[in-house]
Formats: sequence, C-alpha cells, structure tokens
Amino acid sequence: MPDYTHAPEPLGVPTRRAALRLLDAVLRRGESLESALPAATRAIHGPDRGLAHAIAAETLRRLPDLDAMIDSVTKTNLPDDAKARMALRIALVQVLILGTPSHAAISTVLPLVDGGPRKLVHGVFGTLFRANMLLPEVPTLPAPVELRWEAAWGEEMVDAAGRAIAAPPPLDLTIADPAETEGWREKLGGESFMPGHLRLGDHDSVPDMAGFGDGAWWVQDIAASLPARLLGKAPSEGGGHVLDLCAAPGGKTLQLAAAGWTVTSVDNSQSRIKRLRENLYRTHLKSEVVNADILEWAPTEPADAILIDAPCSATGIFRRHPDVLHRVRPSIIAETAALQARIFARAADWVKPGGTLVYATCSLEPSEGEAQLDAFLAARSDYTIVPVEQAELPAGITPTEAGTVRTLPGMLAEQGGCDGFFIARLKRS
Ligand SMILES: C[S@@+](CC[C@H](N)C(=O)[O-])C[C@H]1O[C@@H](n2cnc3c(N)ncnc32)[C@H](O)[C@@H]1O
Repeated sequence: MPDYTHAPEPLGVPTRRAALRLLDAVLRRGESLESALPAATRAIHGPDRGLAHAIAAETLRRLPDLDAMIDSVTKTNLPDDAKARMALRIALVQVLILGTPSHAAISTVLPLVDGGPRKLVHGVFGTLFRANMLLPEVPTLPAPVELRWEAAWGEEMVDAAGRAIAAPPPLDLTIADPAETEGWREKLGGESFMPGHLRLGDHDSVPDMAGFGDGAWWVQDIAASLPARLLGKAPSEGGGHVLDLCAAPGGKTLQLAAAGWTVTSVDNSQSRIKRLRENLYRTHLKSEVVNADILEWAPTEPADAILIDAPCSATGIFRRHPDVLHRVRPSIIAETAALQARIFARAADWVKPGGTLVYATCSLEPSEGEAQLDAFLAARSDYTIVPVEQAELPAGITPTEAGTVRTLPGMLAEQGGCDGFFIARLKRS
C-alpha cells in the first residue's frame, strides 16, 4: 500500500471529521447520535451528512470487534479515546462494512490525527489490510451490555441481539385504516404481520413513497405499534377519551386517533411536539396537543383510558440507535426508572374507575418494565392486569405468563426482528 502519511488533504476529509465528532459526542459526552447530528455535521451537506452518520452508526454497531482487531496488531493498547484509535475505527469500518476502497478510507482519516501518530495509524491499517482481516458474522455486544442482558434474558437473547445489530432493521409501517392493508401491500410490496401493519425490505426514501404525503400510513416498528393496539377501537357509545402521555412525536397518538378515540397528547419537549403537530397535519388526524411536564400538569377530569409510553433508556431500539449500547449506563437506567415510577403513580389517579391504563417502555431493562409493574401493583390494589391474548399479537410474539408483552431481539428474527418493548394493560377497579 502506498504511503499516504504526507499526501495533501484529499476530498472527503470533512465527512470523516464529522463522523469523528459524532463518535466523540456519543462515546465521550454520552450524547445520542440523533441529537449530536446537527452540530457535528454543520460543515457538510446532502449525501455527505448521510455518509458521516452511516460511518458513525456502523462504527457503533461494530465497536468491540473493531477494537479487538486494532488491539490484535498494536504492541500496547491505544487509549479508548485516542484520535489514532478513532481514526482506525473509522477507516476499518468503511472498508469492511461500507465498501469504501482502502486507499480512500485511509487517506481521508490520516488528517484526523494531525500532529499525532499518523505513521502508526497507517501501519496498523496496512497490517490489517494485508492480513485480510474480517469482522465476525455476529457482532459482539459491548461487555457491560452483554453481562446485563445475559443476566436478565439469557445467552440466546444476547446472541439474537448480536445478530440483530449487524444491520439496520427493515421498515415497518402502520396503516391508518387497517381495512386498507392489502391494498397498500399491493402498492408498496412487503409483508403484513397483522391488519394495519406492513414490513418493507428495500424501499424508496420515505417521503417519496406513495401514501406518505396523504398520511395513509406512518413509520412505526411492529412492537411500537402494540401498546396502542391493546386499547382497541374507541367504545362506540359516547366515543372515549384517552390521554396519550409522553406522546411525541406521535406514533401512538395517530393510532389512537385513527381508532376513533378522542385524544389528548401530552409531552414536555417542544421540538418533539412540533413533529407531533406535523404528523397530525399530514395524516389529517386530530388530537388536543398539550406541551407540558406530566409531573406538574393534570387533566381537568379523569379519562376512559391512558397510554403511558414512558421515557426510558431506549435500549430496546438499539438496532436503529446503536449509540444506546455505548452511552446508556446503569446510572441512566436507574434515573429513567425513577422518572417512570413517578409518571406511572401520578397518571394512575387520572383513570376513571373501570378504565384502562397501558404502560409501555422501549427498554430491554427489567427495571424499566417488569420490576416497574411489580412495584406499581404492590402499591395500587385498585389496579389489576388485563391479560393480553395471543389474538391481539402477531404470530411470533406471545404474551408472558403474567399476561403482559415482552418483545425481545430473537422474536420475528426470520422476518427481520422487532424492537424490544415491555407492555402491560391494566384495569382500574
Ligand atoms: C418514548 S418517547 C414517546 C414516543 C411517542 N409515544 C410515540 O409513539 O411517538 C417518550 C416521550 O416522553 C417525553 N417526556 C419525558 N419526560 C416527560 C415529562 N416529565 N412530561 C412530559 N413528557 C415527558 C419525551 O419528550 C418523549 O417524547
């Protein structure tokens, strides 16, 4: 391989700098990839933004294996946050996953270690390239995640999670009118697991797809669509008022409104509320939107039903947001679990007697799901579980013995998997 250590700066370096900034934001500052994106990619445009994001996301999917590869040929391990290690991760992931030619991958990362060990980076990359090193077929999870999930769910789940992180997941759509599912399947292709659901493999950019502009469907993982499905259609007599708590950007609000409920959607994030309003506008669906903190706000009267899609560590959506595997630490899980308990307890007083409460989190941590429910039921004798029936779920996802839903990475694996969710449906006496 030619020596690129003294070559002039090639095109494409700003994109790799942006990828480095994204990785720094996630790994050093604990930011999410999504929130770091605007600042990190300010200097680049169009497809380069997409490439910077892809480089960072793929690096995060494969981080433990990339590091093992680097460590296998260095005499002493490079520090975790050394620029040299970051540059090597970025170069290697491009060659091994994104199909970038090796000369482009190495020449565009060397300027990232300016004033640092360029020769070392070049040497390590060259050694690995000549050895024809490959990444394992099943990616390795970061050790703390592997330990945590193995303790909670066992080895099989860890293996399935590794397989699930190898590539971004397929695209799931929720169809506003479930009766039109077959019609949309004929137009868009794909596979439907239940009325109102469509899963697509290869697809055009979402806004360019038929039906998006008219609001005939929205993007939502099959597991994420289950909490609102468990409330069913609004009762025909007198409609039915549902509070969608923690509602933005509105996937579940749209489902509830489409099912005939009178919806009040509450969320404390202004930017996410803006997206919720855009989604309502596009789909021609209605909800009363409230931008407020649920820990301070209260409804004027109790509701027939409440859906709490509680803020959580979001480890269940690691396939689309691989950053959670690296930045979600036990202290963050404990913090979000404490917030969930407060929201759960407060909202429980807002359900009419005989009304229904659905509690959900997109987390693979029992402390944000099963343990949260146990503590709630121990404190609230006025609530009991309304067991979920198999007929309410797609084949491949079965209710737990307790009558709740726990989706795990191994479920629907042959068809492209699903997000990790915990869902409980309760009735107030
Ligand atoms: C899991 S997300 C909701 C996703 C949404 N239900 C959907 O289907 O599109 C959790 C939401 O909780 C909101 N949130 C967090 N703490 C809150 C609080 N104290 N009061 C109101 N909303 C809160 C966040 O802004 C975030 O939008």
